[in-house]
Amino acid sequence: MSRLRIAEIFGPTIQGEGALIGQPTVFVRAGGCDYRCSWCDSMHAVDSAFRDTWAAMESGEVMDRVRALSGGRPLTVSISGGNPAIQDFGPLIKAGRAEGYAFALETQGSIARDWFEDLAMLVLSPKPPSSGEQPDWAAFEACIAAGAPWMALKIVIFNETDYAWAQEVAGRYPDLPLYLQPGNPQVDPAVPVAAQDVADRVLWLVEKVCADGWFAARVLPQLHVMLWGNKRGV
Ligand SMILES: C[S@@+](CC[C@H](N)C(=O)[O-])C[C@H]1O[C@@H](n2cnc3c(N)ncnc32)[C@H](O)[C@@H]1O
Ligand SMILES: Nc1nc2[nH]cc(C(=O)O)c2c(=O)[nH]1
Ligand code: SF4
Ligand SMILES: [Mg+2]
Repeated sequence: MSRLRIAEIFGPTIQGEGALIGQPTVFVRAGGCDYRCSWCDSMHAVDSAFRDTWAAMESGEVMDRVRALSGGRPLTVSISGGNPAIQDFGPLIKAGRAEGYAFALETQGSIARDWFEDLAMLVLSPKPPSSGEQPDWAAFEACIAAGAPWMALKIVIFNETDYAWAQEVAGRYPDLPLYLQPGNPQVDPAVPVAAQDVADRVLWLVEKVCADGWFAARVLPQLHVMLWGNKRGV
């Protein structure tokens, strides 16, 4: 069986973003991404310069680690990256589910996988103009069509252009629950983050959404950034 490139496995911590915010979870962060977002907060799982820090693991070894971290108590495992959809997480999800674990997965929606239907939640985070990337909408819609039982849109917003883009994109997918999070411009783990700066960015977004009567939107901070800044492994 082919092995998975894993950048890190950590937890339990809380899911800091989106629909599952606050929920205890173990993270499995895949190594490798087909995008290079200018502001990516997880470049250690994207840039091949970090490749020698990634581990090649069988699904069973990943589950061993998840089980150890969770004390054998089933919880929701969050698969992120990088883009986990460039690899085959189907066997891991199947094995974990057989033990009572559930899986949520974060992806930009550039690659659809049939095993998305085995997830508890698929988080689709299409990339706004400030990222420097351009979504492939046919691929994005194939991700939606893959049949995950629960999906949400999570859009990162850095500026007015991203905001207008998010309104347009969200309007195309009215059936998907919509989460907006302000972009974090300072992602260096060595530089402390002021919680007030995070709050100011959320407030900017809250005021815009309310002023515009954009009532489908749910605005959230990155709770883990408020609590721990850009520290890794939380
Ligand atoms: C690191 S990505 C990994 C998963 C997948 N590649 C993706 O982008 O959805 C996880 C989440 O973090 C968000 N993110 C990345 N960098 C960010 C930043 N600087 N500020 C706010 N959110 C960020 C992404 O948009 C995505 O929703
Ligand atoms: N606590 C916590 N919540 C998160 N939500 C999405 C994350 C990610 O990097 O994908 C993340 C993360 O790295 N930590
Ligand atoms: S798609 Fe996700 S992991 Fe890849 S570069 Fe963009 S934010 Fe980072
Ligand atoms: Mg993150």
